[in-house]
Amino acid sequence: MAVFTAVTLDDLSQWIKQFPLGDALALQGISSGIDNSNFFLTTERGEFVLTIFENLGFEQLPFYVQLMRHLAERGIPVPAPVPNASGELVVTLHGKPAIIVSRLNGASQMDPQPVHCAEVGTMLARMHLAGRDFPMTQPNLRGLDWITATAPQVLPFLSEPEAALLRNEVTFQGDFAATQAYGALARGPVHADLFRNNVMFEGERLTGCFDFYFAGVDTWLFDVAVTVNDWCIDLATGELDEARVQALLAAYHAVRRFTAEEQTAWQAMLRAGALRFWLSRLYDFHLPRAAEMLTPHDPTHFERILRERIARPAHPLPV
Ligand SMILES: Nc1ncnc2c1ncn2[C@@H]1O[C@H](COP(=O)(O)OP(=O)(O)OP(=O)(O)O)[C@@H](O)[C@H]1O
Ligand SMILES: N[C@@H](CCO)C(=O)O
Repeated sequence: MAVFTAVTLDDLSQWIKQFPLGDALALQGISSGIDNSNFFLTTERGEFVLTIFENLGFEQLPFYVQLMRHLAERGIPVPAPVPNASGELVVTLHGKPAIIVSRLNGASQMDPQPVHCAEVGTMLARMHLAGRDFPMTQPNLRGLDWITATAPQVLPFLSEPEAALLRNEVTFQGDFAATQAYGALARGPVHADLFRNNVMFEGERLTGCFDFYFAGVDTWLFDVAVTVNDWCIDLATGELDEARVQALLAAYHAVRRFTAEEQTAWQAMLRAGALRFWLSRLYDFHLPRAAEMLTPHDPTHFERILRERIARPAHPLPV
């Protein structure tokens, strides 16, 4: 159960008046999700999602929430935050920051086929292009600085082969980030966590994506790598499925062409994407936060993916 802050319809009867949504008619806690309390909210104006932030403070939210608004305004299918009468998107509920966003139709596709991966590739490229004129900046808070600072904290918990892999990969990524090819990569706001459980489908049609709370400014190619490392793999082995990889990359390329620098950086970036999630999962596993209530994700999944990407270079990007 992932509703950490209890809310009733009664609690909302006055609170909802600040929004142009009419009365709240129904409220239902959403059980998935490990970071925030989420509710499906029905009002006189339609279906929405109410999120209460359990770990992020008011000062950390504008980047994410304004980015969602920016993308929604440009036709990218992401939840649109609803402003209150004063134009505020983030408001207080039970002493915590809260937002109301539009509800996306559909359900997650946890067994994606090439046709779904193509939809994801198209949407990701459109999202990157739509983010070009987003005026706010915030670095990817799970980028190389975080990786370099966090790796030493988990090293004491690791076996020697794991520790060697982590040390070598952090060094490899540090060297790669210093190259000219890396410096020349196109950058902008990226989702940075576009996993299967953060995208909705109705049949073969993508209806939207959500969970922007790891978004930040980073290379577009990093976002592509993170997405491919989840959507286009055999979950048991971490191996890339060629048909799904090709479908996702070709669809992306049809909207925004990959550059020569991106061709050069592709293999290293797939490793960077795997390292980022291996490390965050190791951290959550070995150093859980006091407030953490749910089982952490399995770190060995991304260790396998990282070893696999090192051992077997992926098919090159489309030209
Ligand atoms: N705008 C939306 N429209 C429809 N469903 C949504 C929307 N936002 C969230 N959900 C539903 O709520 C669930 C939890 O949302 P989300 O993954 O953002 O929570 P979280 O606690 O931030 O998650 P995470 O485990 O990824 O950290 C999703 O799996 C999805 O089913
Ligand atoms: N997608 C992340 C969880 C945070 O959203 C993971 O699988 O480790």
